[in-house]
Amino acid sequence: MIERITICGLGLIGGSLAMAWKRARPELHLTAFDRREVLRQARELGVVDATAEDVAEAVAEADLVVLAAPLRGILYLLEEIGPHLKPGARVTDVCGVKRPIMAHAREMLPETVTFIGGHPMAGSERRGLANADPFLFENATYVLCPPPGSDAVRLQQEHEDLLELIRLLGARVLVLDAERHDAIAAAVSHLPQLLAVLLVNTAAELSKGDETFLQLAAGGFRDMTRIASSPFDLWRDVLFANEGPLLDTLGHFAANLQRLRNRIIEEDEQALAEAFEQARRTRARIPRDTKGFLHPLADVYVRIEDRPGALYRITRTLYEAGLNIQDIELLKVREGTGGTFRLGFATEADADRACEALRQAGIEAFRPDDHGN
Ligand SMILES: NC(=O)C1=CN([C@@H]2O[C@H](COP(=O)(O)OP(=O)(O)OC[C@H]3O[C@@H](n4cnc5c(N)ncnc54)[C@H](O)[C@@H]3O)[C@@H](O)[C@H]2O)C=CC1
Ligand SMILES: O=C(O)C(=O)Cc1ccc(O)cc1
Repeated sequence: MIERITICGLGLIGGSLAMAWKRARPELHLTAFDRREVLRQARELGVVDATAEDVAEAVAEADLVVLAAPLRGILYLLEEIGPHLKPGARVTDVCGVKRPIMAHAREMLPETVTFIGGHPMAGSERRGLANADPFLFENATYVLCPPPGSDAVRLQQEHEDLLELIRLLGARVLVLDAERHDAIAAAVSHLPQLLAVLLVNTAAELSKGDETFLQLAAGGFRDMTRIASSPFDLWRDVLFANEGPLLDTLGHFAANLQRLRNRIIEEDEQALAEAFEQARRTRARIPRDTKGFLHPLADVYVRIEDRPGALYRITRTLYEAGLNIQDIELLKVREGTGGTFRLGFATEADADRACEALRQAGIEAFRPDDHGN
């Protein structure tokens, strides 16, 4: 059973884990190891029960050690902690690339402990404990990589308490081996990060300092480039450590870009339309409104005018109908033209009742099926 957790690296991810676990299970005993300045901040914020300036002391009593530093910090910590861990302790990490970490853990840790790689597929372009958020992992996929010789079934049987801790974050566990994780991460995380940087830099180069370019950069550009503000030193480690899969993915992307360019030159409308349609369908399959183990919410879309109290009208109507909104998302808003909200409910029946109640209150509401999408 996991009662004592030590988090090494109490930044955005480590701090968010600490906050989420404290909220969900206050009796867990959390210890942090980081730079002195960060530990001082941790004590001020009251996010952990104890802080340790010495790594050996930090991990000595832990049932679970979470390594939440940047990649090279994690590699270093793996070299340091081995001799100080309790027999039977579990060690995990949160890094965006898994093969180098799994290999180093196998080499550095004693056989008396178990290393299970981890990667929460959620984060932010900001860093540090000051930006930590207990709800960061809500609805996120959390990848676990089984130790050598194990697999998804054994992981669930032998480490159910660790899986339970991850579910406490509101995340859903996905067990993958490190190779597969790194190949997928190259496509859905590392390539988008590079493209965000490239999109911003391409616009900046073409603008030659003309601010009009940025004034025209509206919703789509903003949506696609938020992560261009991410800290380079975190990404540097991950990008170079995942060089092989990343180069394959970049090669594939470059060929696609060339093909797209040719379609424009050839004015091949049919092929372009097919590319858009394929993208629309694929994107609709990205899981979002799920909690715990793949439990989809039932959606209601609501269009409402941009006026003071508009959101209050929606929430009051649902409150009066005794309906609980599980998730709420503003899909688009333009000044003066109103916006569309997506509301998530636990069951189809609740969503139908919500739709009915909102319509009766004179609010435009519909289920996704009403519009054939
Ligand atoms: N930022 C993001 O959105 C996500 C990051 N990750 C992974 O999480 C890890 C940490 O990233 P963030 O929390 O964003 O960074 P961060 O910069 O917010 O936090 C890292 C913390 O680790 C500490 N640290 C550095 N070296 C250390 C060492 N040797 N011993 C103890 N503490 C040390 C730093 O002082 C800092 O407090 C990285 O491995 C990253 O790949 C995973 C998912 C999302
Ligand atoms: O900011 C976001 O939306 C992210 O997706 C952040 C992120 C950054 C690094 C990861 O390894 C995983 C997620």
